[in-house]
Amino acid sequence: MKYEFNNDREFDVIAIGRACIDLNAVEYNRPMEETMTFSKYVGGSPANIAIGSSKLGLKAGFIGKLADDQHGRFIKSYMQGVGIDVSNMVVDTEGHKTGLAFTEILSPDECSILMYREDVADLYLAPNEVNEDYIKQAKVLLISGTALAKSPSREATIKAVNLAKKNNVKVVFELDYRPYTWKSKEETAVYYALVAEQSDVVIGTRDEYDVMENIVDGKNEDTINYLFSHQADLLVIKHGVEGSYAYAKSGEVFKAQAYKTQVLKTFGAGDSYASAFLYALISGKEIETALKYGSASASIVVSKHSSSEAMPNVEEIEALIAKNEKIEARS
Ligand SMILES: Nc1ncnc2c1ncn2[C@@H]1O[C@H](COP(=O)(O)OP(=O)(O)O)[C@@H](O)[C@H]1O
Ligand SMILES: O=C(O)C[C@@H](O)[C@H](O)C(=O)COP(=O)(O)O
Repeated sequence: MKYEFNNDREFDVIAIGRACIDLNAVEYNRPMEETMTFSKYVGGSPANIAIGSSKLGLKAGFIGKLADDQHGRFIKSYMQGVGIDVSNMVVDTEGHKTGLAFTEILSPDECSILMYREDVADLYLAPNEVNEDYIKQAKVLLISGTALAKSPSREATIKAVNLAKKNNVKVVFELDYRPYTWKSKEETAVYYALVAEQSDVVIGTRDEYDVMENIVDGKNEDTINYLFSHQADLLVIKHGVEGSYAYAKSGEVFKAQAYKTQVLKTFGAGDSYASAFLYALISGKEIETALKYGSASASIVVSKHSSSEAMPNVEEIEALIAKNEKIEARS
């Protein structure tokens, strides 16, 4: 089964939200207190997804607000360098700073992120900085849940969703739940539900859907019944190393396994998964195949040091899928 897009659009995907800096521990397997060296990369979930999509050959654009400083200029030039259209990335004029994410790699499955997100420029994106003429050129508008955490970015994001719907642009909502950017789980649930109910495709982990539904131990069955009674016709629910599911409104269910790898760190999995899943879907591949692309991309990125720089190309993803299919056929 394939997913249909409006094909007469210049951009495959336009993402909205934060473009920040990741500072990833260079010395692994130790607590951050003992880590002296960090490597700098562009980060921020929607920026990572735009970078991953662009590296796979999609035409990507970005709507966001950058600090008027060295970090802001680094982010813009990196994103432009990987082929992303940065014409709608505006520069903050009020002294707000770039968000920073320091990562701790304690062991391959114990990683944490220490985020500096006080008064960050990305959350000051204002509704008047979101342009209909830009959004209407896209097949997909990619929303990141974190952009809903505070005003005015919250209203800018909701405006973007409304413009996408008006212009027949598919709204893909990546839940991207980062607790520290929100005041309470109740507040998160209100805005997540508001946008999820208007989205065509929702992507998230089982835990993130629980946040949206304000419940614990939610069931996929209940989530799909709820969202399919609104706008959505495709839902992706990820279960970490256990794999992921795609549910189509027509009733079809697809499952993908996670591909085993030498894991270096756990973060970066979700963003690489989303970019490769979207790439495959927009390229006209079957939903089942798109799940494999997502899993393969995530497996490659968790074995590498960064989230953005490590995003694979199509050949790497296809080689990994082919290698695993050969192994499966033999066993
Ligand atoms: N340790 C791992 N090894 C290989 N693939 C992984 C691993 N962890 C996650 N993945 C892949 O990345 C996908 C997304 O991971 P998940 O942890 O569910 O999302 P997120 O990073 O958004 O929390 C999974 O569905 C799986 O395919
Ligand atoms: O999203 C952020 O602000 C931090 C990311 O740049 C970081 O690389 C990360 O946490 C990615 O994790 P993922 O959500 O598992 O892809």
